[in-house]
Amino acid sequence: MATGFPTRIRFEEATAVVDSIAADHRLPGERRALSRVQGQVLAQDLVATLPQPPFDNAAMDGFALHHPDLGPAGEAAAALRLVGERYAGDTNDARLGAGQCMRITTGAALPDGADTVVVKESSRVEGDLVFLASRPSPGQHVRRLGEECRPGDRLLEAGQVLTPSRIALAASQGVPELDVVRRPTVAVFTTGDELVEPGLPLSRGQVYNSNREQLMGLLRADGLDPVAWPNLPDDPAQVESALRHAGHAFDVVLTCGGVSAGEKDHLPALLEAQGRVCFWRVMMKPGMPVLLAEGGALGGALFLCLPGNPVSVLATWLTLGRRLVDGLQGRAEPRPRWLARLGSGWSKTHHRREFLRGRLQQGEDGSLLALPNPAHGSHRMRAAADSDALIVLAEGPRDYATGALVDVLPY
Ligand SMILES: Nc1nc2c(c(=O)[nH]1)N[C@H]1C(S)=C(S)[C@@H](COP(=O)(O)OP(=O)(O)OC[C@H]3O[C@@H](n4cnc5c(N)ncnc54)[C@H](O)[C@@H]3O)O[C@H]1N2
Ligand code: MOO
Repeated sequence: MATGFPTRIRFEEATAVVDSIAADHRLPGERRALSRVQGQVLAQDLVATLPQPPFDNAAMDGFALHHPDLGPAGEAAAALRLVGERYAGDTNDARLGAGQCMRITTGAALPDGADTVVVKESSRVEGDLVFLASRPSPGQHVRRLGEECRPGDRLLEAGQVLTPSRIALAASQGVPELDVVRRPTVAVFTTGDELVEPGLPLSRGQVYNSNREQLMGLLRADGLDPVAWPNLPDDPAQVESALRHAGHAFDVVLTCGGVSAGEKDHLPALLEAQGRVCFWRVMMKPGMPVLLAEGGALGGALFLCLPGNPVSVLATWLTLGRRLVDGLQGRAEPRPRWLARLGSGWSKTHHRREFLRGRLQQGEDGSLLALPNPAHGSHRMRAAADSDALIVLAEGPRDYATGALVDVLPY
């Protein structure tokens, strides 16, 4: 069948299309308080305005001294006279004279004239004299002004994901808010006349709706705040109406089910007629019927239609869906790549890229092992629940030996 869009494309081609569509629909930036930015993508570089540390300060509790006062190396150091104290936060204008030292605590600014700190535990105080157990090296236990950064240094770059450490770095510059890319709003639909919500009685031919909770959980785990719509019956008019509403109100509309070749699979025809299909069917297993479209007459949203089989939902979200929302937010850092050795052999007989379910374990030598679950059908939710990673097997038939190196995607 001739189509006006790419179909049965290789997985790599699908990721390239996802990246370019996401770049075309990049979300705008917004200013948010530091307490609200964790996991978001930074929209603008963070440039230092303060040196860090902002002043020379003590790294340990003890005594601040002027190293040359200890006399030449090799000679026993004279006792130093204790002339006061400097605690963290003090702003007195204390100054050391020759042969003097000052009690100091971690984080306190060094008094003028001091350049070295000795720890309390290796000093002895008798009256107003301090005796050192050993000779310190010059500059010891001092955190120098500007050793971490200077004004003008680029501390964070647009496209980086805000981890707690990066947020702390911004806070250390006195910045109360950051420019981050707005997270996409996402509407989640399940479709199918056979679906019943958990808690209701089940008749013959029906199954419980398990995909909604799976998808909602996957999205929340990625920091999104998705909105679930009631299940859609296999009725083209109702599907169109609901998707049109969502397509005008959300950035991304995610559906699952109704995207394959059956008489009740209405989504491909709807999106072809009303939107612009970017691809339909990717050579991946599970998940082949996945479809990506721009909404067109259905609204400004991007429509990612996942196949209905529960394991297909898992695989297509983790590989293509997550990539789409990363791209919409301009995430520049790739997700980490994990490699593992297969804990048992696997005979792959088809041409699609495979995402097997498996469990990660530590091998005897400490390396990562991935044990494929033999129940590989895309309806086998129990196998997915027993697993904690997708095991990626490249295109083409191949017999994988135990110990073969494979990519894994933990979930
Ligand atoms: N002639 C063809 N048949 C099928 C093809 C094909 O290319 N040609 N593709 C197969 C593949 S691969 C998959 S995957 C499925 C996907 O089909 P749909 O996306 O249209 O999904 P449905 O038919 O609606 O459902 C498939 C399966 O999953 C169950 N399901 C759906 N939604 C839920 C839910 N929310 N919770 C639990 N289970 C759900 C549904 O009952 C079906 O059993 O098509 C193959 N067929
Ligand atoms: O590609 Mo389907 O998701 O295998 O069952």
